[in-house]
Amino acid sequence: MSALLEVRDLKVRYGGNLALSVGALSLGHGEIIGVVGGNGAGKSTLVNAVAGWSRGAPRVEGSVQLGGRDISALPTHRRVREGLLLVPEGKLIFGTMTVEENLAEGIDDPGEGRKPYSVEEIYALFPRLAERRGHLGSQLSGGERQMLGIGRALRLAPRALLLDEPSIGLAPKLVRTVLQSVSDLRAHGLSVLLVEQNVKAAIEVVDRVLLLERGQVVLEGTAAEMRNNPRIAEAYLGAQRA
Ligand SMILES: Nc1ncnc2c1ncn2[C@@H]1O[C@H](COP(=O)(O)OP(=O)(O)OP(=O)(O)O)[C@@H](O)[C@H]1O
Repeated sequence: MSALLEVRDLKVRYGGNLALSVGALSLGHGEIIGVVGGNGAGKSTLVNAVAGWSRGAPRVEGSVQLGGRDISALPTHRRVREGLLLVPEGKLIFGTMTVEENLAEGIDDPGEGRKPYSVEEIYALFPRLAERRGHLGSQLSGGERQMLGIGRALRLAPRALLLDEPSIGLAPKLVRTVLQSVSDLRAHGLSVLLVEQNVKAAIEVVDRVLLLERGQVVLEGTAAEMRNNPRIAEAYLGAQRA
């Protein structure tokens, strides 16, 4: 089966410094890949470059294909129209609007059999948001904001979601709730690239894992392989068990 998202020879430089170099990355239809690694490993740089978005002005080389179409030259908003949605760290929600208002905006005519999630479907995925539908974005907890950020992306009929650290700052119980909801998206045929520092929690919900170190993929495998990999167990799972 052909991949939904294909990345080839991706290189990102900030100034003269090579921050990321990824030879090949394929995300299948309905697949969830966890991108893990320590601080500064290049995880955000990877998903930002795939989305065509950045905080600074990096130089980006390489190709990104979505559904067989080369989207490397498209600006972020055009990639969004194609169905590639980034939910960045820090989310993109409106603090002065209610949950319901934040979710109001959908996409007209996304085409190619794509269908935006309805607000009710998002409430079914995140019942917590339904309970908070009248609350302002600024009044939400970190976990609720994260759910709302994902919900807003789902309103735009994504084919692939790029999630940057959805569990950051959340209590352990909420981490599992949010990641379980991400896992549930697979049943809807959605593909997800999930950046996570919480390797132990991520490995429970993803199909495959990429370990980044200093901007390079140093280890790659199925979740089961990675769970049993001594390097992962020692550096990430053991440390988090302590
Ligand atoms: N806008 C920028 N300008 C210059 N260097 C940057 C910029 N953004 C990131 N970098 C550098 O690129 C490297 C990768 O950073 P990146 O934010 O992708 O890492 P990360 O794995 O997401 O880390 P964290 O888990 O701490 O968020 C780091 O060395 C970082 O300092």
